[in-house]
Amino acid sequence: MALISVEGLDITFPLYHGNSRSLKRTLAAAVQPARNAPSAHLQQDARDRVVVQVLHDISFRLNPGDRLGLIGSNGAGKTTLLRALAGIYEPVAGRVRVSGTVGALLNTNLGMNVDLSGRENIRLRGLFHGLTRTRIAAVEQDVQDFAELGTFMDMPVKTYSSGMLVRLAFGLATAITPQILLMDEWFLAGDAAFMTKARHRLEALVDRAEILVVSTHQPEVMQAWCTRVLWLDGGAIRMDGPPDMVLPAYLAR
Ligand SMILES: Nc1ncnc2c1ncn2[C@@H]1O[C@H](COP(=O)(O)OP(=O)(O)OP(=O)(O)O)[C@@H](O)[C@H]1O
Repeated sequence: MALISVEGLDITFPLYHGNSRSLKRTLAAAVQPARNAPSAHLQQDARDRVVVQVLHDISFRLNPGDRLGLIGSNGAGKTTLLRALAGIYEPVAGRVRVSGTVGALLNTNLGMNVDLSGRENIRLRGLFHGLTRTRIAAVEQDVQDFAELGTFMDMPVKTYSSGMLVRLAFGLATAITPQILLMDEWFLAGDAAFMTKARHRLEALVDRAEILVVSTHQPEVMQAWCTRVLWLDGGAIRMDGPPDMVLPAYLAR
């Protein structure tokens, strides 16, 4: 059974070694958020490094059927939280427990080897997921039909245009249904023709996944897809509840 449990999660990034006050002041000014764009906080850690605190004391639990939307201003910590759930970032404090197969639609290159062809990347991903030969062949055909790459399917990915890369990455990421789907809003943007085609595929995937965590600035996506919304503000939880409660408060801020 899929499960996500986050308890007291803190994430910080070291910025530099040393203790120069003026450098610290300069950095503080540089990372100070503009008005209405709350962001990370500078601190000094036990090893005297200046660190930027991006997430602080985040706790929540998700069970099968839960569809969580992350909302918040630029720099609030949404992408960082998704990356922590995907295991890309380790907690500095607290605990992240994720059980179930995870599909992360976070950026196009994630897990893609640019020296291999599109077809080889698909096969590798299939093997990584433990799929049978027959299943891998079906995924290959599915992605090929969706991405419409023609002969580029057998060319190294590094020769692709950015649009081709998006189509391959999106097709591949949505071909294998995970129990837990993590999605950054980047995947909800794209040219109109691509999005019409992509949206159906994405919605079918969202329906099949047991748990969804999606970050977006689009309230209508939250309304349509989510059962719960976590409003992040300056790296902390400002509000956690059903979309009907959190979205109006967020939009009226
Ligand atoms: N590796 C890093 N080193 C230092 N600071 C970082 C690092 N990654 C993120 N940050 C900072 O952490 C804060 C949160 O970033 P994050 O990308 O999680 O925000 P977000 O809510 O996804 O923003 P957006 O809506 O603009 O995508 C920002 O202030 C960002 O500059």
